[in-house]
Amino acid sequence: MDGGVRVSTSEIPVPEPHQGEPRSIVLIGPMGSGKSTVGAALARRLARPHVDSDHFFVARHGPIADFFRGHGEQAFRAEEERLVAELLDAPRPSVISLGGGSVLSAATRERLRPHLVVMLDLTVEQALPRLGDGSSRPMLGGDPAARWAETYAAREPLYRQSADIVLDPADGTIEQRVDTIVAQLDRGRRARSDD
Ligand SMILES: Nc1ncnc2c1ncn2[C@@H]1O[C@H](COP(=O)(O)OP(=O)(O)O)[C@@H](O)[C@H]1O
Ligand SMILES: O=C(O)C1=C[C@@H](OP(=O)(O)O)[C@@H](O)[C@H](O)C1
Ligand SMILES: [Mg+2]
Repeated sequence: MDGGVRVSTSEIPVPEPHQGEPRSIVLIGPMGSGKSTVGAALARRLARPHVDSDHFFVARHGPIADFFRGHGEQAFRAEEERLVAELLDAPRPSVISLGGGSVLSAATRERLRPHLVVMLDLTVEQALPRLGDGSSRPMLGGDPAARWAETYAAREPLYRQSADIVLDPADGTIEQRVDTIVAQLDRGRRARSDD
């Protein structure tokens, strides 16, 4: 026994959003940009629940690489769209980390509208050391550098059109990324209210 008080996330009271405020903070961006790790740290900082669409997927279907092998990318995208809809439509304001390809779905992009959407940007040079051999990310199969650059080029316009806040590629720790997001949250809200 360490005598410390343990509070599960579900017991932390989550403030209701003010009227007209976006509900959840949603992180989008390319593979390796930190959506999962920065999302978890941001949620801790804001005392909000954190959900990650890929973790949700794995809990239901097992490893993503196995699912790609067995069913192909199209089936993955269909199931991803369905699970992401569950997360984005949930009433509780959370921090939600999406998989890098979620924005390929027009339905998902539409569902992002009521939320505050943050794009984490990244260069290929920054991404590569973070992705290891890419084996857990089937989109990187064969040549991770080439595949990452290819998917980034195809998706960049979708990330940018969906985002309220874009965090430029930057070196810096996970907590520094969280600092930058927190500092920009109000600016993001104001930008939306000017839409
Ligand atoms: N700002 C950062 N600085 C250093 N390493 C980072 C940073 N953000 C993420 N990472 C590391 O990069 C790897 C990929 O991060 P992850 O959160 O899984 O990215 P994504 O979910 O966008 O694919 C992880 O090992 C993570 O710890
Ligand atoms: O960009 C993609 O198409 C994918 C990104 C992955 O998530 P991360 O962006 O969190 O690595 C995961 O959803 C899957 O391997 C497909
Ligand atoms: Mg992730």
